[in-house]
Amino acid sequence: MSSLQEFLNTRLADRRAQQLYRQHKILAAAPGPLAVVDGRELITFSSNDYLGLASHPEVIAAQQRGALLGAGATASHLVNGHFDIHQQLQHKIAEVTGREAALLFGSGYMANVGAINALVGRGDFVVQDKLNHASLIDGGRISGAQYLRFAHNDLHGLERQLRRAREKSDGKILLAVDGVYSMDGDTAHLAEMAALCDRFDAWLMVDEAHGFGVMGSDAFPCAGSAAAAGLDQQSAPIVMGTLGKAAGNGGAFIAGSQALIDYLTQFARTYIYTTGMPPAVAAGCLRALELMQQEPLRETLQQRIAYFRQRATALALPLENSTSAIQPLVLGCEKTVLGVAEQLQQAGYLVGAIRPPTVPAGTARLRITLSATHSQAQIDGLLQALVAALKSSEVAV
Ligand SMILES: Cc1ncc(COP(=O)(O)O)c(C=O)c1O
Repeated sequence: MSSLQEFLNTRLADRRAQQLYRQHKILAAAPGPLAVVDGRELITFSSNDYLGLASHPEVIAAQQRGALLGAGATASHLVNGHFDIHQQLQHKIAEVTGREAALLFGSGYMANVGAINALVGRGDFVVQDKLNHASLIDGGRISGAQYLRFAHNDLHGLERQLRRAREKSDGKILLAVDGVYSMDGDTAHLAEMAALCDRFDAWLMVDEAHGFGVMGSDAFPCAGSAAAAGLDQQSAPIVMGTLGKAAGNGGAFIAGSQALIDYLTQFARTYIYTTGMPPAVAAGCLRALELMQQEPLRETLQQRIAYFRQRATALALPLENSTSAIQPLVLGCEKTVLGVAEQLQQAGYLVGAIRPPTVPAGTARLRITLSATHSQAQIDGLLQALVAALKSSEVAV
């Protein structure tokens, strides 16, 4: 039997050898779209601050005023940590998402794990897309429900799994999917999925981490991908959204019927047994959501996405089928991805180098994310640097 130290050293050495070792990039500040790393200002294309709200002066001012309520919540929401500002934020989220009510969580990870575990357990089924975010996967695994997966966005595969689950049980079936896939940027086929849920009497849960604030319907333009697909509370009854991405802050929520929110308040362990969201964060988020509802932020983001895709296509870069703010370039080899990201950093651009196990083996990629704060000139600069880095790494474009 190896000692703890031997075990740790072996696993860490393996990670390094496979080019999969993860390291922090230490930021001194990030006034979007910049990030200060090692005393150098870089233009970041790796943040999820899609609307630039993380450094919006009005959000920061609201958060500073919110800190006067208390730097921390001082207890869990159900004990002594639920302030009026949390109530206001929950009402605002319900309004933005077009749902009856909403409940705040410490993070999207906690919201997904807590909601899935409160809703299904032993004897039930949870059905998931293979490319779902780790928090949905972990939530499903921990729940004890039978876990069925289908190939990414494969509606036939999903139908087979739903039929299989329904044939085995007349109990609960939860279908959980990312609305927008975090590493691919494409969207789930939500309208068809909702129809299948209807047919097999399953419940649809949509993770709006990357859809909330960015897309929606005419009536609810910031609500996310489910609204964009025409789904209302009846057809997409469980919506999870994060406040750490387009809202530029931290925390998350589940939105849905009043009964769902009442139920999760009673049964979601990751809501009950943890300290409440700091009131200052709630105050910052509230202002961010008010700003999010106003144009031209979303419109500018859509223009930047379209511009990036048009320019990248002209340069014959291998784009994926994504119209969201996430624009990956799948290069395959971990070492190449690391090398290109490093060259981009030297040229002044920060881009995520995403490798397994975050993405499937053989699909290492650069994850380029766009923001309303990017200028067209910054996008041009990135693409120029990218073409040069790919050429010097002998990647054919
Ligand atoms: C699709 C998806 N779901 C959930 C999460 C977790 O959200 P949070 O960062 O708030 O924990 C993330 C990102 O981190 C994500 O990309």
